[in-house]
Amino acid sequence: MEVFTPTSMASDLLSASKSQVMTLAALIFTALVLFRRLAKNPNNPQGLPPPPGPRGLPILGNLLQIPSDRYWLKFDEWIREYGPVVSINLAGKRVVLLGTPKVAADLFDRKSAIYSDRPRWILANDILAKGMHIGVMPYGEKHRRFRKAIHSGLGTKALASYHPIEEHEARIYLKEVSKNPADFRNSVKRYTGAVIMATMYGHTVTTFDSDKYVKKIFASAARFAGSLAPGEFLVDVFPWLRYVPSWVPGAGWKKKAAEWAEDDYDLFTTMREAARVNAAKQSSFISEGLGNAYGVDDVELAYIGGIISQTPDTLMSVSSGFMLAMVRWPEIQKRAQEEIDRVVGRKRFPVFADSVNLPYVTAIVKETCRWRPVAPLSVPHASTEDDVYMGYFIPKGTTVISSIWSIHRDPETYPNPDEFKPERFLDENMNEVNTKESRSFGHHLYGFGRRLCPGATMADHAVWVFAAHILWALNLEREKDEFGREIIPDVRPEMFSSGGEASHPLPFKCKITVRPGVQEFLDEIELPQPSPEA
Ligand code: HEM
Repeated sequence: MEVFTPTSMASDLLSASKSQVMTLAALIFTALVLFRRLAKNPNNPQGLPPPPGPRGLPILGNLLQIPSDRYWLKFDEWIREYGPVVSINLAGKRVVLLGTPKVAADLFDRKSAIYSDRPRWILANDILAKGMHIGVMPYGEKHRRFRKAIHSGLGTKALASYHPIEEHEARIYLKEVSKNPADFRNSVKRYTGAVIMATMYGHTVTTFDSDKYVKKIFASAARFAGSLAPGEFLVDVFPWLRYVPSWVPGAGWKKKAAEWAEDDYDLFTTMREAARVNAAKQSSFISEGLGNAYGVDDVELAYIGGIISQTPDTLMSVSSGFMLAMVRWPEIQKRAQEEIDRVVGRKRFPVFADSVNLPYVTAIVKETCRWRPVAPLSVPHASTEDDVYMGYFIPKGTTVISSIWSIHRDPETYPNPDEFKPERFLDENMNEVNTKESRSFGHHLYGFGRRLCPGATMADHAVWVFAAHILWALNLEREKDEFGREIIPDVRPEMFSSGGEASHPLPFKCKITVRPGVQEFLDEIELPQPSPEA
């Protein structure tokens, strides 16, 4: 028998209201689901689905399934499982991944009018770069103007004038490394930094450690890369935070960001002024663009230069990837040395003009870029209009990522993709063979469409010159362990760095020796001395 008490009455009341609330909630939920099904987006009248993808949690979506390191490997798993166009949900933000050369070219090249925007990076573009970072600024008039400026400065004539600089710096690399082989990684950094500083600003780098700009540039690049990391700064998740005054507890990041922005402004304008002074002796990309010559004012030019000056990190990553591959596959190194010895001979250094006669060396450079792409997820694009692709609906404002890691492993385009095989870029007559979607490089390391890297050709030449000099002058051999056995370098994807910077090999062992007859050439080379130039 039920005993009526005030407490049981209260509990009856409570359970009655609980069940009513539950019923009401169930009704609202069903109504919402029905509403979502019935309410038709006028741009998606057939109610087309988004691209397939992994199931996620409510609210967080797939966020917790993504590892913090080398997340391109997880994206690759999903692409293999769901197909070349995958959609994932990052805490409510829809992101589409593209996993083959064809689908990336379909959207970024063939539909470039609507897939050339960038996701909004408030900290990186609006605050740190004062709205002047060409790589992350929204697509529009300013972006087109900045790109045009870079294309005007990096024309065929300018690129050809950079070859002697690249060749000179590569020889300094050889000299440095022959004196101090253990420090070969820092010397690679010096090479890439020196090429960029000489071509962009007419500035000579003496050593990596003593140079007044290069270290600051690497630091600024690392800071910038960190500012792009998803969720690193809440202002990119909650844009209104930028209007919160910096004295409010928790808003200390604003002060830090303002300091970084000022440091970058000072660095970029100081380097621009250095280029003005250096022009008396050596003209450069920046000195040629002063006074609105490229259609951008001097402050804009300083930012364009500053952003380009941050690219040595990518060049360094490709160059050290090449060295690792040569240590791992000595037979490929040997074949390339035979080609170079036959074409260039042993009486002079190689020059860029030899590249047309050195198809195997060129194929090695391409394969290095394909095999371990230093930008495994490139830079995300964003769409500016609703679109339908392969029967899927992709709404305006979607972040679209070309997963270069997966694109470079598409077995139809690159059979046996895990093998390091330069021959894939050559036919039986040693003629260059590129791919259907990448007719100039054969790979997609430099991106796609209207956001394709405008420095791609210059970067490609700088890496080629580096590779040809190493093959001509040095033997990159495996170190031996205490039992005299060769140490075969571990080249699994886990042995490459992750994080904001370009992905490069983690420290590896390599025995560097000078090939016969080369030392006398190295003896002739004078290392640069500190000079009073700006
Ligand atoms: C090996 C070296 C390099 C690699 C791997 C690389 C790669 C890339 C990639 C993947 C993008 C984004 C493409 C996209 O969104 O689809 C990019 C953009 C860019 N790169 Fe490079 N790059 C390198 C060197 C350079 C050099 C030497 C310069 C300048 C001389 C340069 C200037 C730029 C600029 C200005 C952008 C932004 C383009 C835009 O958003 O419109 N890069 N690069």
